[in-house]
Amino acid sequence: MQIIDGKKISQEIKDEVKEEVAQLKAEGKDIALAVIQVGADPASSVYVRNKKRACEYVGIESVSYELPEETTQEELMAIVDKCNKDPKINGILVQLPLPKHLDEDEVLLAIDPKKDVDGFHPVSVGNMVIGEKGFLPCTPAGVIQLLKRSGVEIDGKECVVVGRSNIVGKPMAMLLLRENGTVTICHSHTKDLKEVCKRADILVVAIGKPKFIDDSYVKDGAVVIDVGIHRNENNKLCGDVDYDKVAPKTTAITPVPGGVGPMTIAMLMKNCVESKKLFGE
Ligand SMILES: Nc1nc2c(c(=O)[nH]1)N[C@@H](CN(C=O)c1ccc(C(=O)N[C@@H](CCC(=O)O)C(=O)O)cc1)CN2
Ligand SMILES: [Mg+2]
Repeated sequence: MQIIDGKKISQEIKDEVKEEVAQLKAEGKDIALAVIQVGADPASSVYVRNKKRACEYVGIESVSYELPEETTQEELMAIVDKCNKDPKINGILVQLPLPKHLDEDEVLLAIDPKKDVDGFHPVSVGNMVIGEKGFLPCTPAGVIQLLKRSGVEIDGKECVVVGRSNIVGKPMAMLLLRENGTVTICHSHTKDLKEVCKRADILVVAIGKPKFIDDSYVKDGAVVIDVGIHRNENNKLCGDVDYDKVAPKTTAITPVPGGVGPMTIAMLMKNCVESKKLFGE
């Protein structure tokens, strides 16, 4: 059984990005990412801090907007608009989730697709679906990198994605399809979830329920990717997969922490370079 090391692989990617950034810099091309956080959700603050640290590591400038919880829709839209118009800013990141009073969809739609380094804008989603160049959403793109760099073949494999969110489940399915996987998406209305999961050569779980998937959902020899992240009352992290029960049945599995999570930030860095290469002047 192989433990897929997301920390190590994300470090490799950040080092590759760092080299590319240095090359672009040598050509006089600097990259800047606007990082926008509204409110002070503790988990979001950790992710935002780690994103800024990653920027610093690879040589990308981060321009930080830390806005109070009471920020209005109009104020947030004005900042997005300002970043859209600023030629110095190459990428715009609005940390999710936003406070409940804000309209997330309206904000994401307002980001210039040329600066959409999270890959959440409908234009980016459309480009991903038709296989055009554009920004891929960081978490699912990170999963593909984890699989490829761990030597897991996707072509022709039975891939089951559990979860259908716009930021993970749906794009995950599409990216596995692009790699010629045979893809099934499961969700809360799926009948016989266990039986469908047991068909999977590659099982990707993103349902947001701690330790929901145990060994009874997993075929012998499957590869299991856990996108979930939960913190228990003792501040210990776990995923959507019951790792101790599932790991012995797999040929490869991602841990939580240290699996998919760190890849999200590495792929964001990669998208920032992409934004400069595709659209920067
Ligand atoms: N605008 C965005 N918002 C959110 C995204 C996103 O991609 N763009 N994804 C998630 C949160 N997220 C990044 O923002 C994220 C989640 C987890 C990790 C990570 O490195 N996890 C570590 C554990 C870190 C810890 O100690 O808490 C791991 O799994 O090893 C990075 C980024 C929702 N919002
Ligand atoms: Mg809302």
